[in-house]
Amino acid sequence: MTLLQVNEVTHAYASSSLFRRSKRDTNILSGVSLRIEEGTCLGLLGASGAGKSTLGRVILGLEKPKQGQVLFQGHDLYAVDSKIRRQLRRDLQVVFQDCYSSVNPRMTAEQIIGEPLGNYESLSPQEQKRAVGELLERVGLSAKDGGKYPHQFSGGQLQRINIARAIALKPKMIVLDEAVSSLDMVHQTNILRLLSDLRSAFGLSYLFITHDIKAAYTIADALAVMEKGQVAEYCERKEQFLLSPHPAVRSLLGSMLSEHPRYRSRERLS
Ligand SMILES: Nc1ncnc2c1ncn2[C@@H]1O[C@H](COP(=O)(O)OP(=O)(O)OP(=O)(O)O)[C@@H](O)[C@H]1O
Repeated sequence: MTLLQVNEVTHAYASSSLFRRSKRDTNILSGVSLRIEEGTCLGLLGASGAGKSTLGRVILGLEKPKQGQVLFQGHDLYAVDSKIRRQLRRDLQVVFQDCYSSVNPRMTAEQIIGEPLGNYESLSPQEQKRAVGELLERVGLSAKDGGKYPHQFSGGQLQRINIARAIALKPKMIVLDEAVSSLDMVHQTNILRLLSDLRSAFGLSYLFITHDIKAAYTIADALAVMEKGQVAEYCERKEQFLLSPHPAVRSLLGSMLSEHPRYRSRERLS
């Protein structure tokens, strides 16, 4: 079943000048359409500035598009009333690249992970503490880590806390915006494995935004490439991607091969 459907979305940022917005505001997204099925992961690739994060924000309900629709669980995100919107928000979570700026440095891990629970659930302090402890364990940390502050964790551990916060409300979908890009290879591999485990355990769907084709290929079922605000190529099965003649795909594959000689053969990607 389709969980998310983006229909012909076009978006431009308002001009930052003091003068009124003019017709010359260039479109950052132009007629973008895509869909994510329940329990699947779409890897969204593209060069810097292609519009990936902007599309992510539109999908999260944070950036109202100039035109087009975002349907989440069949509801138009930008047309529903505030009550349904709040319900949809709990089912649609996000993890960003910068794990440090995503958290309040003055809050403990327990407070960070407990925040969405406090906003949406009426748990007693003991119940919330137990729920947070379970979430910490679920992402490979210890319940005892709940009292620590962000600076006491490594980048990989802190990203696990961000993931624990994202899954706290048992959402349907998580937008992962370059969520592993700032981590070293070992942490990257471990977090990708954790994300795959959580996906199976909770039936989650992911929009995995990245410029890293290897990471996208590892985790995604379907792959799309954005170029200049448009979806240049979409492959429902990631294996098709390797055979795509589209120049944007060939260029991504080419840059990966030149950077990582050990991935010279197609077989090693799988
Ligand atoms: N808040 C904003 N106001 C104005 N322009 C913006 C804003 N955010 C992004 N842009 C512009 O929109 C374009 C697309 O940016 P976006 O961050 O969506 O691309 P991206 O593909 O995610 O790039 P990257 O991989 O570098 O993060 C860029 O030209 C960027 O400068």
